[in-house]
Amino acid sequence: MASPDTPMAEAAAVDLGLRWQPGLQALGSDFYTPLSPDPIRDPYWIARSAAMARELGLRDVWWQAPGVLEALSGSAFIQGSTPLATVYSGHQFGVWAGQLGDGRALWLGEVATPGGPQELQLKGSGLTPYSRMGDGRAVLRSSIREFLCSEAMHGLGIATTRALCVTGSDQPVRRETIETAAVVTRVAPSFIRFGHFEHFSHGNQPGPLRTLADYVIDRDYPACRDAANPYAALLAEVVRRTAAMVAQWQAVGFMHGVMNTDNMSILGLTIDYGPFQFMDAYDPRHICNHSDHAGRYSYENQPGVAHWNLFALGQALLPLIGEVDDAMAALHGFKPQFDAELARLHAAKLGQASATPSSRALAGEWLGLMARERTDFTIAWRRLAQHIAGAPADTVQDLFHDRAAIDQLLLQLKELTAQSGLAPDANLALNHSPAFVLRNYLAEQAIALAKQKDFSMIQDLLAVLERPYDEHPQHAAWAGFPPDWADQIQISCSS
Ligand SMILES: Nc1ncnc2c1ncn2[C@@H]1O[C@H](COP(=O)(O)OP(=O)(O)OP(=O)(O)O)[C@@H](O)[C@H]1O
Ligand SMILES: [Mg+2]
Repeated sequence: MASPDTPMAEAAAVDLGLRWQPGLQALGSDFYTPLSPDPIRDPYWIARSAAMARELGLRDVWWQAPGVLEALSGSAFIQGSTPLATVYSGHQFGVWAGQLGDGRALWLGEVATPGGPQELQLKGSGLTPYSRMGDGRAVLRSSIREFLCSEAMHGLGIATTRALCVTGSDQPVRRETIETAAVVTRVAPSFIRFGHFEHFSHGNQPGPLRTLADYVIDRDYPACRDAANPYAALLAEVVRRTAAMVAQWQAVGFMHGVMNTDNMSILGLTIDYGPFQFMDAYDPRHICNHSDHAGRYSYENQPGVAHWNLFALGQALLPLIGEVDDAMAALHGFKPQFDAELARLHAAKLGQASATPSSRALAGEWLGLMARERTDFTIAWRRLAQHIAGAPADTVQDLFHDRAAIDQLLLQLKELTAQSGLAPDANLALNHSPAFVLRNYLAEQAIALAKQKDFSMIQDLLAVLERPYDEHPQHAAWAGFPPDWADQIQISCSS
């Protein structure tokens, strides 16, 4: 482990051109351990997001500036950065796991950007006091998946941590086989997780628990300060954001795969891209994480698990909230908020500005038919949106064997429009059912090329996934059906 006093010459410090400002260091030493990254050897660029860089106020030439590659691979001291690893705990697969923490991530600091404060983190930058049995590293394949999916989710309009870049090295890393190391630079307004609160609550440390909650309220949820019970108001807001986030996941067929409480963001951001998957053939019981034998994190279980995780957060906040009834009132908001948000998204996919009993019924029957026939989730929704935009019905009908059922559904769609008295909003439909998602097989192809040092497909995929609701004719194949081998891909927790 690199120690706090690792000799990284200040003289060699790289100025990244970012405006660093005080951040969570203010929480004090109960919350983190300052330390320097342990660099990966002879780093090279794997992937870069120009869009993310621009949001940080960095110009396109920035990537070529001296020291940027080294700084983001952990080998150069960054002027203004105060690297540290935070401590958290959590429930993993429903069981209390005790102390965890940033075992391979390092918080670099907080920067001021035109859009507000953003924190930067390296993932895969070496051992920390919280590494337990791990090696502090991340491998190339999982880092590429995290990079692409972070930006893909952002392109879909789903709240997420972002990724600025991935750097790599030929340095070997042992997993099931020998792989190579990579570092992802992540960006988010905050990396605080439910597990940070659980850590101090389960550890019976009411002082730090309150310090943390006050920090989050004042920084990220200032309106809660005015509530009669600010801590209950915080819980209610996190419930609302989490419900909205998971509704968006369901609406595009995204499965997170490892929804442990340490992988739940206090800002309702999608965080920790491990064994995630976008649904290919629709099966509500689909399990994307090969290590999840009981299917705890299957597609259909995601809303229930999010609610369960919010209960864990509520329990952690209880010493501050005081009354169990106040916590329960906040938690009871989850189901109606999730249902309303998912109904709104389904209605939008049907070209309707708001949900009605008819749009709910139609979405339910459509999903039921897709589940019976294992229809491709993304393609079916996209073709339906294109039909709403005027494409002939046969592109939708051709997806189904049960012709009577699909004809009946298309008739209901017409009736829905007639009832609302308004023409369906084709753009609304097309902007809620993406043409492109990061299917597992696409990530696998990009990874296979990257292993041969060809990183071009990563950048090409990035360009498409940043605008997933547009047609990209030159990459039309990526919007097509996955190849037969796609359902043999096994993604586990190993990363
Ligand atoms: N290779 C590793 N070395 C050290 N610690 C690890 C390693 N892999 C995972 N961990 C730690 O194990 C715990 C659970 O890991 P999990 O897979 O949820 O997170 P992660 O993918 O490492 O990171 P994050 O949640 O920050 O995206 C975390 O405390 C994490 O830091
Ligand atoms: Mg994690």
